[in-house]
Amino acid sequence: MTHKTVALVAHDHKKPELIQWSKTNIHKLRQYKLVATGTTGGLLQEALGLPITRYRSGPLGGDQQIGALIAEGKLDVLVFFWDPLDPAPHDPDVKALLRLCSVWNIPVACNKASADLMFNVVDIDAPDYQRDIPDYGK
Ligand SMILES: O=C(CO)COP(=O)(O)O
Repeated sequence: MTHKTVALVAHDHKKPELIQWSKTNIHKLRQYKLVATGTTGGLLQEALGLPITRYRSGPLGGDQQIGALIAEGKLDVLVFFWDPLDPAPHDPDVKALLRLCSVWNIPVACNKASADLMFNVVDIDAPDYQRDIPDYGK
């Protein structure tokens, strides 16, 4: 177990894909502290049997809570299978979360191919892996 924290989030139609991907990558995921939005986290806990810190459901503020982790420097990776075909009532929160990933240079995977690359090509625990943390001077 490292000190690195990975957030896992999926919209409803994408949850089966995230669960399948997480099962396939459980040997990697078990190395990290895992956090998730409410419903995603519950399903993943059941599917993986790993401890997961669960925040509120997305529409009730879960995306914002994960965004707060980013702003506090407490998140290293976001895997967020958002649904491009189904409008969400909390779309502004989704956009805000993705925006903070760009603000703070957080690796974010929005689909399986990106998640595969992120977890199978780069080892975020390797000594030579370094994520630049932007210095905004405040
Ligand atoms: O809506 C979400 C992300 O925007 C995810 O929330 P749930 O995991 O509670 O479904």
